[in-house]
Amino acid sequence: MPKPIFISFEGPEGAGKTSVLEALISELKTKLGDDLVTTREPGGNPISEAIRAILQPEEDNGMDKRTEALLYTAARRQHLVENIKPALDQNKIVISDRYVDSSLAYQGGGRGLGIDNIWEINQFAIDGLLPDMTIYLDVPVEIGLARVNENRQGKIDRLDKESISFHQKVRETYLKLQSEFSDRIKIVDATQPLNKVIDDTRILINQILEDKS
Ligand SMILES: Nc1ncnc2c1ncn2[C@@H]1O[C@H](COP(=O)(O)OP(=O)(O)OP(=O)(O)O)[C@@H](O)[C@H]1O
Ligand SMILES: Cc1cn([C@H]2C[C@H](O)[C@@H](COP(=O)(O)O)O2)c(=O)[nH]c1=O
Repeated sequence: MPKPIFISFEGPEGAGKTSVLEALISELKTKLGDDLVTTREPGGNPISEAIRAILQPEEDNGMDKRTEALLYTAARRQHLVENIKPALDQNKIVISDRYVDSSLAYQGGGRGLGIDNIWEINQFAIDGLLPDMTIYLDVPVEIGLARVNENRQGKIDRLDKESISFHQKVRETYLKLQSEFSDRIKIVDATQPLNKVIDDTRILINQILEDKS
């Protein structure tokens, strides 16, 4: 019987999370079958997906930044209760595209609400449940946004359109969190060619699967 393992993926816009996850999840499915559960934030269930639709319209909808922080946190609570916790209770391996560090970086850093304030509201939501490992794909803002603008063809949302300084604060906060919680948050250089980013990420996942087996 496998042990429960919770892995989250993080990164600023255009870091390559989607590309890396697509590549590795098909490999991991072959290896782990139904023991692997993949999910994303905001989302994963009807309530959290409905909150996602409010949070991520293509145009600015005038949302207050504290409202935004609370909605991401509410979506996370439902995600934890409905998706993450039940899967971990069944000893599954859960991989989530984004989790609490996104709120710390985007709302705490990017929006300037403060890491401590965002941590506090999230504690109420996550009740101490942190990932066993967080894989942070790091890319300078200019490179990430250029990738998004070049390649996304019309699928640019409200946060992609924020100022460079917003995205810089997001990245700086991720780097601060990574250095503070380096036991949990592992950094991958996402400026490398995609195959190399995938290889580095695969090594980290295999390592935790081995450590926990
Ligand atoms: N290492 C890489 N080198 C060059 N291009 C890359 C690399 N990784 C991803 N890309 C390209 O950058 C674009 C954005 O990648 P992707 O959608 O995987 O990023 P993301 O982190 O999921 O972005 P977001 O979180 O903003 O949705 C895609 O067109 C992808 O092909
Ligand atoms: C969970 C979470 C997400 N965000 C932002 C970050 C991204 O701009 C979008 C999610 O888009 P993705 O391409 O699907 O990764 O939402 C946030 O600001 N705060 C959060 O807690």
